[in-house]
Amino acid sequence: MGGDTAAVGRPVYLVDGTRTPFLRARGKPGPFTPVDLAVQCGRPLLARQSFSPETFDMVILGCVNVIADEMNPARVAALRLGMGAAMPAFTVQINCGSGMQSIDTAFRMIEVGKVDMILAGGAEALSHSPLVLSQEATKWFARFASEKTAWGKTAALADFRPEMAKPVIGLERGLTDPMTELNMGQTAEMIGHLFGITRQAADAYALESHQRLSRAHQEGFLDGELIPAVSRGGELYDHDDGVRPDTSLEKLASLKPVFEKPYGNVTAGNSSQITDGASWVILASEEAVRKHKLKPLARIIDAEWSALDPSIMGLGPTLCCTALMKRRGLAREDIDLWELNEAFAAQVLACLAAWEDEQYCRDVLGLEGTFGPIDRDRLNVDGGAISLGHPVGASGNRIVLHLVNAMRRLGLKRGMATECIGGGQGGAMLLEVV
Ligand SMILES: CC(=O)SCCNC(=O)CCNC(=O)[C@H](O)C(C)(C)COP(=O)(O)OP(=O)(O)OC[C@H]1O[C@@H](n2cnc3c(N)ncnc32)[C@H](O)[C@@H]1OP(=O)(O)O
Repeated sequence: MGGDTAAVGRPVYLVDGTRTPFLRARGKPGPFTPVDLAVQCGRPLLARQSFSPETFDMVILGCVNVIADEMNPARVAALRLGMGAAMPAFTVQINCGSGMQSIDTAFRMIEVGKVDMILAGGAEALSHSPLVLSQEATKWFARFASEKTAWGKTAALADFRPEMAKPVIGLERGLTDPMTELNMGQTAEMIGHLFGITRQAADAYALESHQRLSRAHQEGFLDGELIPAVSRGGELYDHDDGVRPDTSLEKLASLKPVFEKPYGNVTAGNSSQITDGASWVILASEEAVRKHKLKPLARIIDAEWSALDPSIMGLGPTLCCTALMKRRGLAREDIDLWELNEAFAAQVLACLAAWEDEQYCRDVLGLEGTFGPIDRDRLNVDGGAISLGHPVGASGNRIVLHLVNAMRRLGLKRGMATECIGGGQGGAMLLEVV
């Protein structure tokens, strides 16, 4: 194996991790808020450690849609997890990169010697995305409240128009790029067209995602990683409910395009699902590993973030992975396993096609020759966000955790987790099994 994977500062280890079941958002608030998910995910993880929850130096949580009752969800989760009043905790938000950003931030803090042990996670309840009053309605309510006389209030009431009461749907706005006004699905259509990704190819990819996740469930590949969650009402949630073991190419082909009607290729079947879920990992320095007699699963080698035109945000992984690998002198063959977050089938396939496109590799990635093909047997081997769902603030954390577990199961050494990020960015993290 080539390349330089030495630690820049202190080595940082991923010691353990869990995730909740990923639950489809069904058009109404689901059973868990982001903090509920973080707590359900964190409790069994902390309980199976040999050290007390107060031992951590810090908690970092990625969360995109923070709800008003849980401001700074990292801190609320830390307190509800019994980590002590003295536990510093902060929340990070970089859209779909949030759950990986929490790991990278923790990694850097341990690497430079500031702290020894951090709980880093991601939690998202897209089903709880807020309905927000329009700017117009907000101004009207402020005016109504400030009017002091009956006459003033009546005059304000006369100016109220029913259409002002129409809420801004947080989920819809959240999945729309604010600069280009393109929905995430439209950006996937865009890069799918750029690289000639057909509807058939996208559907075949989606089918495989469901088949792989179904197999992972059946074979117990997620044991220890996937932890049941219990709602406040006492209901048990113990499986990912987005997976469709009975789907087929025929069923997928029958679905209508959602984002570019009537001729687009992106459908409900080949898009990531809108989902609630959480994931945590424990990161520790060598000193903490020794002190608490921990058994590390992997070492984080490096991470990289890149940015690009928001309308082609789905190509983000090609930029950050290539930059990271150039810095470390690594070739494609040096990476044993890949997790590339499945925002959309067309988007994953466009990244793979871009890496095989001579002009793209030369002009955009600055490579001599192409990056080359990534073997499908080495990519998203247990499915991904298309079959599992994509709780945006948690997915980046989940793919790092699952990459490590999958590498250990398959006896592989070095893996890359990467994701595209709404707003036009990409994140990548390289890890080595120890
Ligand atoms: C940076 C980034 O990561 S960008 C990505 C961020 N995330 C996103 O943008 C989310 C993208 N996804 C979406 O917006 C939504 O999932 C949509 C709009 C594509 C689809 O939403 P919905 O219509 O609510 O999807 P839903 O899952 O209910 O599917 C609709 C219907 O399609 C059919 N269907 C969906 N998937 C399948 C499948 N694999 N096989 C067969 N039928 C299917 C079903 O009939 C389903 O209805 P059912 O639940 O009654 O069976």
